[in-house]
Amino acid sequence: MGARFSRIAKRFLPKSKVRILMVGLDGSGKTTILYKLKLGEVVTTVPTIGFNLETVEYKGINFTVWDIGGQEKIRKLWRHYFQNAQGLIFVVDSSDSERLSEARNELHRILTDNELEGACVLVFANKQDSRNALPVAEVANKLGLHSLSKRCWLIQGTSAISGQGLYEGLEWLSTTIPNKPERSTSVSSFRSDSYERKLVRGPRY
Ligand SMILES: Nc1nc2c(ncn2[C@@H]2O[C@H](COP(=O)(O)OP(=O)(O)OP(=O)(O)O)[C@@H](O)[C@H]2O)c(=O)[nH]1
Ligand SMILES: [Mg+2]
Repeated sequence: MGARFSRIAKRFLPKSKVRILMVGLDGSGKTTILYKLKLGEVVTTVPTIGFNLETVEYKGINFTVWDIGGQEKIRKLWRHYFQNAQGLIFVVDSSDSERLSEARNELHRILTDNELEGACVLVFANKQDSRNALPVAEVANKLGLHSLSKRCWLIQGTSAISGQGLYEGLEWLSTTIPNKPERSTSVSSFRSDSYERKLVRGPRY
């Protein structure tokens, strides 16, 4: 009876909404990820000039995901989308080791913006299906994630082609963001050991 009631209630109660911003260098796979989550399919993409916006429902939460184009000349526009972002997905191409330092600079640059002060950061180490993809722990090191001591963050190995890891990322956001007490509170406590272990172990293929 109780379980049935809660199932029915879930259908009719308003869903909570979470605003997620997805950025990263051009070609890292943001748009492919967005539509894999939305449609369950791999779509053919063209470089995004501007943004794509989709709502993805997961475990009763509506994730409003803003996928912003990553080409260098339009990166300065990212900051216009920062306001009220509760979570940030930063996508990197794990198979492009030459651009990881550029990705690192962009990530650390945007994290200095006041508007993102309390936002949790989910890094998708994407293209893990590629033969030359770096292991997740190495991507984490090259991005300097361990220096983000006051930030709630997780790195997750993903493949937008197979879908591997994408829902694990949403799972983390779904449990982390609603628990966030205030934007300004230190969030280091959200980096629990289990997430660190996940980081070191990398993707499960
Ligand atoms: N092998 C592999 N290829 C991927 C993966 N994700 C994306 N791609 C490919 O990478 C290319 C770029 O993907 P997009 O999704 O357009 O990249 P983007 O980050 O949206 O790029 P911009 O819009 O320019 O910022 C496409 O050819 C995708 O098919 C992945 O997980 N594995
Ligand atoms: Mg795109």
